[in-house]
Amino acid sequence: MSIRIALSSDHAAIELRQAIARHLADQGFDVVDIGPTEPESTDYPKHGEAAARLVKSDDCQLGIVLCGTGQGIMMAANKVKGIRCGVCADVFSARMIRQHNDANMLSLGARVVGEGLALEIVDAFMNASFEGGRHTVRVKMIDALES
Ligand SMILES: O=C(CO)[C@H](O)[C@H](O)COP(=O)(O)O
Repeated sequence: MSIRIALSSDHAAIELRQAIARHLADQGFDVVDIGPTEPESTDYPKHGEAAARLVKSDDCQLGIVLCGTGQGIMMAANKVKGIRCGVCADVFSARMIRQHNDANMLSLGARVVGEGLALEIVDAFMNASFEGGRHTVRVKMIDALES
């Protein structure tokens, strides 16, 4: 079964989000792009929450969210219990948030990274997997902070 991945953004990142959606679909991922598609100004918390709820509900296994910096939408996504979302502006961090932090969501800043780097970051995130071992207890400690 192919991995289902939730995508959302605010107005600042529509084009980059759509480029990422095409890139992932070309690789055979099942992309759930929940928009928005109109360029009008919109509030990133609701879009971060919507993608995070798809991941939390297991409708999607992973999520990618974007805003201007990637910071605000990441903060919103992380308020949903069970979500571990990191902002990445480099390939190494994108790999490590999967390998060490078992991140289930990635956040990108469309005003920070260009499309070429963003697609490399997405590939690093998608191709990495959690290493377990000593990292398991640490991720459980993060999750315990939610209860
Ligand atoms: O990066 C963001 C949140 O972290 C937003 O995309 C940004 O704040 C939107 O700004 P503006 O309303 O001026 O387009």
